[in-house]
Amino acid sequence: MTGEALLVLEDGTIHRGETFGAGGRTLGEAVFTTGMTGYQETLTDPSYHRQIVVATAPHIGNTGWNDEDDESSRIHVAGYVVRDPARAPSNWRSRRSLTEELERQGIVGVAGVDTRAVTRRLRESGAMRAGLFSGDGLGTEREMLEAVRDSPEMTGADLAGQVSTTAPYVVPAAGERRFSVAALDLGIKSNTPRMLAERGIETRVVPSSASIDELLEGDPDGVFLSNGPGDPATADHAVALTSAVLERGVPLFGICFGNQILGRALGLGTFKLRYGHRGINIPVIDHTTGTVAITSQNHGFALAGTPGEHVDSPHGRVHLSHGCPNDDVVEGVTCLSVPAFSVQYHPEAAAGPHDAADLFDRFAALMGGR
Ligand SMILES: NC(=O)CC[C@H](N)C(=O)O
Repeated sequence: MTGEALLVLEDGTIHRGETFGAGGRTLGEAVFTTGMTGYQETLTDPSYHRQIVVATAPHIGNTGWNDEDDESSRIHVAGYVVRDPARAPSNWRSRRSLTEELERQGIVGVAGVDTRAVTRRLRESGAMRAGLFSGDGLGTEREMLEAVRDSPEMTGADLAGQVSTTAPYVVPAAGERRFSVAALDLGIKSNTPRMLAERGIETRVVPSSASIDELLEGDPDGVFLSNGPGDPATADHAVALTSAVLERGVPLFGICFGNQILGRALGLGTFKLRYGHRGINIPVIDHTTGTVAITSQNHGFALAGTPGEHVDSPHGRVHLSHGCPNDDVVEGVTCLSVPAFSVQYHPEAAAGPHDAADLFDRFAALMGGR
């Protein structure tokens, strides 16, 4: 579809561009990501549910859309804002253009917007509610702004249940099976069970609503808490499951939303960052080893605390083991009395660097009793 399209921010800022992908209307939280590559993985990451993603990279769509890189069964972003879409995508794996795929899946986008100006606004004023509008009969600008201001905030949003699987499924280990893991699906990305499988780990992915008995059915060697959308302060059920797993001493590993859930089970608070961390080159210091990894990230909330510190929890001493040197946000926790750890970033990458892939080996070592 072609024609004029508007990006309307909650603070009243309006940017005019052209329709990109499907036309129509969509509402969500406007956030920016600085990843120069990996838009297919970003758009299909369930953690972006109800978010309108603004790409800071000015030229998007160069490698088209392929049949291999989806991180879930569909595009999850509420909308997509880009500066300059590729006119001639080119890649040996490409099956169609990004524009065609957005249209096929009914995802509303806007192109031709000064995404640097939008990013500066979001960086200064914080992530905010927004709407994309195109086509006929969408009303006046005042009505559009009202629709944006009437839409729900991300703070207080309980969204994991909306993207979780409804029935359990198993992703087998590649080669010989060394361990079995129950993964609580809060919005899991496909590359996580794949990374586990490569290490001889079979993953049973279970719905976010599972009871503790359903989660631990078959007596898994470990439990995994996935990434996912929404405000971690609402995830009470997942926090209760995590506490029960820690009490039983089953090895546990969490990523992103999973880090926030483990943190909450350890008594830590969560808070909303002004504009979040979204990109594929974000540094993280591991305070146990002193090493720095360049990581893939996508989070708008974080655990309260100071990286490097130790705190007491209902499950023993906890090391706030990882932090982001850009702003001193906690990026991981390590339990010292129970076999559990988690990180706020994405060792499964997709998109992003592979610096942190060894965390899956650390999980395997934990299950092996080392
Ligand atoms: N990728 C994720 O798991 C995001 C976690 C959470 N929804 C946040 O924005 O902080």
